[in-house]
Amino acid sequence: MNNPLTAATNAPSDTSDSSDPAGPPAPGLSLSVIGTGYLGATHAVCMALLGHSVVGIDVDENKIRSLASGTLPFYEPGLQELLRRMLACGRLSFSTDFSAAAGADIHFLCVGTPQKPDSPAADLRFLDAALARLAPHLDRACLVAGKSTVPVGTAERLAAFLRSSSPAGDQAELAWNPEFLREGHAVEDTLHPDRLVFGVASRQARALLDACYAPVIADGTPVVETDPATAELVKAAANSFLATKISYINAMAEICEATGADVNQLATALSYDNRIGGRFLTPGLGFGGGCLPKDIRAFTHRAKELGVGQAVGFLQEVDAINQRRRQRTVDLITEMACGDPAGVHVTVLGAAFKPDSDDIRDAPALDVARMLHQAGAKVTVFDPKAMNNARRAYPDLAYADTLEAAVTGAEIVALLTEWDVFRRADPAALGTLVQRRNIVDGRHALDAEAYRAAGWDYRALGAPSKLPAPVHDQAVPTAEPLVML
Ligand SMILES: NC(=O)C1=CN([C@@H]2O[C@H](COP(=O)(O)OP(=O)(O)OC[C@H]3O[C@@H](n4cnc5c(N)ncnc54)[C@H](O)[C@@H]3O)[C@@H](O)[C@H]2O)C=CC1
Ligand SMILES: O=C(O)[C@H]1O[C@H](OP(=O)(O)OP(=O)(O)OC[C@H]2O[C@@H](n3ccc(=O)[nH]c3=O)[C@H](O)[C@@H]2O)[C@H](O)[C@@H](O)[C@@H]1O
Repeated sequence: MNNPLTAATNAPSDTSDSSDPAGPPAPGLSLSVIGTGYLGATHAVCMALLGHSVVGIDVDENKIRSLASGTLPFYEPGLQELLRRMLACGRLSFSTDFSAAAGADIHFLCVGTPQKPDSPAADLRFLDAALARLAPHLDRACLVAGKSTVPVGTAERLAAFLRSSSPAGDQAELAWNPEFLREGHAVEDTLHPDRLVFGVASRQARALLDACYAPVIADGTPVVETDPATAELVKAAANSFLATKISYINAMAEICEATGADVNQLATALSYDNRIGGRFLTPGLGFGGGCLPKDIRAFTHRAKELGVGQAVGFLQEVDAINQRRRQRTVDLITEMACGDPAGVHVTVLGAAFKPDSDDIRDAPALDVARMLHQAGAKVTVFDPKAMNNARRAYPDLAYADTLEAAVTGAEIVALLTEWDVFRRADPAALGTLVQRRNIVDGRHALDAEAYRAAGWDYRALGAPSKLPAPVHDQAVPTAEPLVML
C-alpha cells in the first residue's frame, strides 16, 4: 500500500475531481472518534487519510451536521480540504448516534476535559458521560483509547467502569494514547508527530495501535510503549514543561524590565545553547488556550490529591508569572496613554490565543482587551479568523472587519497575537492611518527598528523602550496611499 502520508502531502485540494487523490479506500481498521472538537475532528480526518474507516461522534448536533456536510466548524489550516476529501471517498462519516460506533476496532475518546468552573481540577463529566454512552454498544473485543488530557489515575478508573458496563466485559480494553498536536499545525502534527505514546496493558492493545498508526510509524516516528498511568503523566509533564519554558523567559523579561536589559537578546543568547534550544522561549504576553493553562492547574491539583503537591508547586508560580504578563501589557499601554487609558482609542490586533487558529479559549489578547475596556479605553479588535468567536464571547468590545479599518484613528496599537498579516504590515503605511504612532508589541513579532524608523514609539514587554518622543506630542504625517497591508 502507498504510504498515505506522502499522498496527503502531494495531493491537490480540488475536491471536484472524482478520483480520490489519497488513493482508493485501503483495507484499514474500523475506528470511532468520540468528541469531534479541535482534537477529535482532526484525529478523525487524519485517521481516514491513513486508510481507516472512521465514524466521528459528538453530542453537539450542529457540529456533527456541519462536519457531515464538509464544513469544518472551526479554523485549522489544511483540515477543511482533507475533511471534504475523506467524506467524498466514503471512509469518513459523522453521527450523534453512539450506536454508529458499534463494531469498531478502536474507539478514540477525544471529548473535552476543561477546568471545573469552581476549582483548578479537570472536569471529567464529559469523559465519563461519553464512555457511559459508548459502553452499551461494545459487544465484541475492542480497544477504547483515551486521547483527552486527564489526571493520572483516570484510565484505571475508566477501565474498571468499561469492564463492568459493556457487554464485551473483559474483551473491551482501555488504553491511553495522549495527543501532542498544536492548534494551527494540527494536521502536520497528527501525521508527523515527534513521538507516539501507547499506554497499554496488553500485547493485543499494542498490536491494534501499531496497526492504526502503521504509516506514521513506518515514517520513522518513535513509539514509547508504557502503562496507561505513565502515558497520562507524559502528557501532563509535557504541557507543564512547555508552560514552564514560556514562563521562565517571561520571568527573565520581568528582570529585564527592572534593569533596562533586553530580553530578546537574552533569549537569543540562551537559544544558541543546544541544551536549552530556542523554541518556546519567545517572551511576551504569555500562554493561553484550551490546554496549557488548565493542564498545569489540573496537574497541580492532582499532585496535591496524591500527597505530592510540593513536587509541582513551581507550576503555581509558572501560572502566576503568566497571568502577570497580561497585567503588565495593560500597564505598558496605560503608560503610553500617559497614565490613563480612559477614552483612548486602543486597537488590539489579534483575538485568538495564537496565530493560525480561531480558538479564543483563555486568549491573552482578549483578556487584555477586556481589561482595557474596563479601564475606559475605546478598544477595537481585529483578528483574521477569530472574529465570530470573539464577538460572541465579548459582545461589549468594538470590532473592525479589516486591519486597515481597525488601526484607522488609533492612538495606541497593541499587537497581541502574532498573525503573519500583522508581522508583514508596512509600518509606514500603517502610520498613515493611525492618529498616533504608538505601538506595543506583545509578542516580540515586529521589526522594532523598522517601526522606529517609520516614526513609531515602539515598545515591547521586557525590552528597553528607547523612547523617541513623548507620547502625545508626535505629529501625525498627512495620509499617503496605503501599500502592502
Ligand atoms: N485542542 C488541542 O489542540 C488538543 C487538545 N487535547 C485534549 O483533547 C481534549 C479535547 O480538546 P478539544 O478538542 O480542544 O476540545 P473541544 O471543546 O474542541 O472538543 C470537545 C468535544 O467533545 C464533545 N463532547 C462533550 N461531551 C461529549 C459526550 N458526552 N459525548 C461525545 N462528545 C462530547 C463536545 O461537544 C466537543 O465537540 C481535551 O482533553 C484537551 O486537553 C490534547 C491535545 C491537543
Ligand atoms: O495539549 C494541548 O492541547 C496542546 O497544547 C499546546 O499546543 P497549543 O495550545 O495548541 O499551542 P502552543 O503552540 O503550545 O501555544 C500555546 C500558547 O503559548 C504561547 N507561547 C508559545 C510559545 C512561546 O515561545 N511563547 C508563548 O507565549 C502561545 O502564544 C499560545 O498562547 C502544546 O504545544 C501541544 O503539544 C499540546 O498538544
